[in-house]
Amino acid sequence: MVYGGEEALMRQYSIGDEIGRGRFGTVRRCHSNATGEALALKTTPKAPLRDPLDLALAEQEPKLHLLASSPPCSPHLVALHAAFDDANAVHLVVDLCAGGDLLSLLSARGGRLPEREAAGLAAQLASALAACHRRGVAHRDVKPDNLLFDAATGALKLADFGSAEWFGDGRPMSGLVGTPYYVAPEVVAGREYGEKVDVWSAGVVVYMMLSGAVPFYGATAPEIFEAVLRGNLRFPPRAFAGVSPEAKDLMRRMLCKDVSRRLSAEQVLRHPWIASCGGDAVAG
Ligand SMILES: Nc1ncnc2c1ncn2[C@@H]1O[C@H](COP(=O)(O)OP(=O)(O)OP(=O)(O)O)[C@@H](O)[C@H]1O
Repeated sequence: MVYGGEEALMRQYSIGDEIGRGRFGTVRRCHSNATGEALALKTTPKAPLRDPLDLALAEQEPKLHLLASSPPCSPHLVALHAAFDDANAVHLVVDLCAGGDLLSLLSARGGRLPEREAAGLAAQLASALAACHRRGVAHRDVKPDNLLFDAATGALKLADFGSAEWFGDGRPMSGLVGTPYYVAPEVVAGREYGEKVDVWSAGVVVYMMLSGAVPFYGATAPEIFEAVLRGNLRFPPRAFAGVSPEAKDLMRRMLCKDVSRRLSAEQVLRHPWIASCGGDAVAG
């Protein structure tokens, strides 16, 4: 799957316009010279990665992305088509998702979505996480900016395995990885943790889709971490007017500090709120 460096990339793909920019790299449109398929190319240059953890994560991204998305790939994961790695950069050729991301959708829709639509998106996210977790991959950076839409089908797809880790055979993970509003309390506490950190982050996404607010707020990263560690989950009546008891029950079970009582991604898929309002949104 890793096909050499930039020269091999240029032989196999034609590179087009920039679509987006992340913390370290750029995402551009590209086409396969062999099939003409329109794809996206994510390039992460290695020179700016001074922190050894950032470099290690960039170098292991292709392996973990491939493990999570190799055939049969869940329709709710951005598939990895090819990877090129040399001394200068890591290049990943992935599914093109030209339908924008969930963060932009939420801001275009005034911050929140109708319950049925939110349940459909939550079902697709849980399906993506269940697929990753079955293969021993924890994503560790689930957030609306990493949930992209396929322009043709409208399907939600989980992207960006740049923070992912392998936990197969129950291997515990560690390290403060993720994004403050979404990160699970056991990660903030500096303990070893498992793949249910992704379910916590998905619970934050569900809360945002239904209320337009984050569940654990702070003005600075340390204040957010304090709020996450307290884990005091509330549903302010003004923001949650009209939200069903079933939706609140699911959020309580996803945003549960006790990891042993927190649902797994598979259990989220079977929760009545997902099964009754969102289950038919899952493709394949
Ligand atoms: N497969 C894709 N198809 C279309 N656009 C994409 C794709 N992947 C990423 N993008 C766009 O490119 C931008 C950069 O994505 P990238 O995954 O590199 O970084 P990020 O998630 O924004 O930030 P970071 O990984 O640095 O935290 C995103 O905002 C997204 O809109």
